[in-house]
Amino acid sequence: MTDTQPSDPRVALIDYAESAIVEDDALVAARARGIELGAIPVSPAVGALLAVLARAVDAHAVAEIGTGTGVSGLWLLAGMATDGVLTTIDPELEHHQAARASFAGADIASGRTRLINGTPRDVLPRLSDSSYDLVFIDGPRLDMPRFVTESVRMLRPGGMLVIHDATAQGAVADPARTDPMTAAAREAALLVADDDRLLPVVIPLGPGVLAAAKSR
Ligand SMILES: C[S@@+](CC[C@H](N)C(=O)[O-])C[C@H]1O[C@@H](n2cnc3c(N)ncnc32)[C@H](O)[C@@H]1O
Repeated sequence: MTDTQPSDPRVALIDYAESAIVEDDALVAARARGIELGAIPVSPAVGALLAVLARAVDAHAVAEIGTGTGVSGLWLLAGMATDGVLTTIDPELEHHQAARASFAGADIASGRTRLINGTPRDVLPRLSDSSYDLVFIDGPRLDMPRFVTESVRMLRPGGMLVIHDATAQGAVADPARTDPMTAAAREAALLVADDDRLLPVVIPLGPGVLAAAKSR
């Protein structure tokens, strides 16, 4: 018996996936703003995944629920077409002010971001059907099922749905967990699973990401 136990290879792999991503100064500053304001940003590896998925669908129009201080937004913009526009919704004015500073810090042209201050309940129904290449959900977990329904409506054929913390940090897999947050995540996952237009996968980065491609 040695003093140190061999580390779990899965944990080592996730640590590697996170440490392999180096964020630039603009992202480091945006992340610090998020931590200060309690709008916890996506992890670096989840951010990189967002950029990859945005690039994969050649995203020109992306909608985001839960701007925070702009960390996920910066990653999405990095993968989008250079003339692409990020529409991002958050009810907290202070978060939007911080996100504006984050986008300016990365020299993002002002025309590439549309920050909508409001609740998704009010805002989402006003966003057009089939007009977004990617929709990213990172708002309150209890509203996730409604966000999923609206997001699928907004996605163009071939578009990509991405849900952050879709598994309530894995709690959905535990039948003993019946708290409202887990129940909402489970309901959202079922909506995705039952929709024949969606091809989903759960990716174990950060707290868990669900990505689903909409059929063409
Ligand atoms: C986890 S943070 C988002 C972090 C951000 N995606 C990032 O990576 O920088 C969640 C955000 O959801 C926002 N929020 C709270 N209630 C909301 C609602 N009803 N609809 C949309 N966003 C909401 C919070 O103000 C907060 O900025």
